Amino acid sequence: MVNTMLTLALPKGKLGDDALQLLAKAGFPVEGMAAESRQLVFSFPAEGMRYIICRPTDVPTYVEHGAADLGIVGKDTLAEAGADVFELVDLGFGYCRFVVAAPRYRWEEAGRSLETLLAGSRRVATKFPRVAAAFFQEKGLPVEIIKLHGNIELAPLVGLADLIVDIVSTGRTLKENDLVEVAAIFPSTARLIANRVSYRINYQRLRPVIEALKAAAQGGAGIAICT
Ligand SMILES: Nc1ncnc2c1ncn2[C@@H]1O[C@H](COP(=O)(O)OP(=O)(O)OP(=O)(O)O)[C@@H](O)[C@H]1O
Ligand SMILES: O=P(O)(O)OC[C@H]1O[C@H](OP(=O)(O)OP(=O)(O)O)[C@H](O)[C@@H]1O
Repeated sequence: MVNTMLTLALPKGKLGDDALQLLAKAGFPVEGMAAESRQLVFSFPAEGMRYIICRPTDVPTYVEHGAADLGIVGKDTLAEAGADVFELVDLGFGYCRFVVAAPRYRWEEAGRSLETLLAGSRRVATKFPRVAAAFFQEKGLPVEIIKLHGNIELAPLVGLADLIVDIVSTGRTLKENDLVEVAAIFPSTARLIANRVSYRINYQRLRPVIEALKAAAQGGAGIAICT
């Protein structure tokens, strides 16, 4: 029995199942943590582990402020949050990628040139304004960013925006809405992150947890945790 528990912030939603599978594979307790559970805190005192279930976009906040020592979050969300945390391990699952997309006919009309497309239309709808702004700034292309919270593909279909910046996985949502990718930004997978202060102060406690998750993510057998 350990006195202090390490707190790991877990995302509910699309990354939730893979995160739980990774924990189990790494030898950490996951009993009773069914995806449909409404319980938000799971404590396993014997193993010195506590999990908190967060909205994915809130994981960096819990970790940055020290309410969690560690967290699992998509690189997309992490990049957008700009949180002051350590990014420790690429966990490999949750692959998707950021793209710029436009209605197919607009893209064809613009001769498949982003510069031409943006010459007459500059409104970009996205759930990721920081990532979108950085991309267009780096290209030297001025745009007006419109922040949305979901179903981003709808915006250019009804005249709210000309382009979107969003994540794509299978490409099905773009296809079914007659949108096409016009530029790639960067890929995303789930990451293990740590609170900066906790990482330094609790390093001896965190290290085996980090190593076990890293080994499990890489397909290894994992390292037994000492409790
Ligand atoms: N279509 C997808 N395919 C694969 N991975 C995805 C897909 N969409 C999102 N992801 C990954 O899963 C993470 C969580 O997505 P999810 O849809 O569960 O939550 P969210 O709605 O983005 O978060 P929040 O509820 O906090 O706004 C994303 O940050 C991304 O890393
Ligand atoms: O390429 P695909 O496999 O079709 O996946 C891409 C879709 O997945 C995400 O949306 P999500 O389902 O999270 O809903 P949201 O747009 O409401 O956030 C993303 O925003 C795209 O809409």
